[in-house]
Amino acid sequence: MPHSTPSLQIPVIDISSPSVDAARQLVNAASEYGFIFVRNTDKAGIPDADIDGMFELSKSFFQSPVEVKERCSINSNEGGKNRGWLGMGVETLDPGKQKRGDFKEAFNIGEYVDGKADQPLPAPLIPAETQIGRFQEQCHRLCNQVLEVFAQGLEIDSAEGGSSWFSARHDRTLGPSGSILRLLYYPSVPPSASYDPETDIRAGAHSDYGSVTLLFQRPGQPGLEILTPACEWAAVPVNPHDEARPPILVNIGDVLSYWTNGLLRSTVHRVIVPKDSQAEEDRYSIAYFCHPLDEAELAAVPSEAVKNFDGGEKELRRVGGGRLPGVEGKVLTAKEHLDRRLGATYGLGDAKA
Ligand SMILES: O=C(O)CCC(=O)C(=O)O
Ligand SMILES: [Fe+2]
Repeated sequence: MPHSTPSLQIPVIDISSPSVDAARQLVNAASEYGFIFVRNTDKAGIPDADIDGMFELSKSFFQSPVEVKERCSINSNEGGKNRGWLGMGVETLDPGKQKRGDFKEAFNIGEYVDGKADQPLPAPLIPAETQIGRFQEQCHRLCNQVLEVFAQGLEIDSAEGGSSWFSARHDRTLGPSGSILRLLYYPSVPPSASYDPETDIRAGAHSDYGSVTLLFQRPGQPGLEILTPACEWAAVPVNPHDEARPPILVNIGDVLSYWTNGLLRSTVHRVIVPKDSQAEEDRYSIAYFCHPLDEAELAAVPSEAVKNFDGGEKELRRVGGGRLPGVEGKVLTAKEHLDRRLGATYGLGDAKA
């Protein structure tokens, strides 16, 4: 059983004026940790007021009566699979280890169609439909900026698309994708609660399924941990250098790992209940799981660095490999991959990103 270490030095990288240096730093950090902070700037970032606004909405939704939330339950499937509200314990991210589901609630919002939500929204979120759609777009734009810098760092052949190789496969004007904006709420765990710290967890160990994930956390609400290459759990800080404008956390998902033969690591992470008095605090977070277009193929990118990398076998086996089992030579599409992964972590249906 890996034990916890206090904290980790995840690099903070400025991608607002992309340079060879920034691109290399990004690739190096993604191959070492699978997690990176990007500086939140006007050119490559999201205004703090918009992030704060989303957290306020999230709070008003999760604090509303259960009947309000249930109307948009993920199990009603009214919004299509993988969308809507998940109550406490509905998702089990590490089914092999957990006796009970995750101690959290979540609300999954799929891609908008023609500027409108493509699923029923609960009453507290209806007046904010435009605001949520705008935030989704801001997240997607930032992910594409990050992906362009990755393409530069991997020196993807310019005849094959160069720095646009990834972003062209995330161009929302060309078709649908499985991208999900997810609001998360981890209720406080008072000392008297029937909570067993040995087996209960806020989010079980898992890796994300998409290409990259943006993760927004709140000051004073820690709990996220990553599994280091030395197989130790290490805490991820919320604001590593206590900056007035905190950087945005980006983590590599399974798709980017497939595409790079495991050079970029899709790192296992989890959310624990802090052992001290912070256990009695609620925790809110917001994730944007960025996925490629449904039809994008998950074959290795045309990059010498990827071709020459041979350490990824183990990593690829862990995330399930990039080919359909038993179908020799058939490359998975992003949708086939997502459909395969959805449901594996759920007792009740498809619900993660
Ligand atoms: O809440 C967090 O900090 C992380 C959530 C997460 O890893 C997930 O939902 O995939
Ligand atoms: Fe995650």
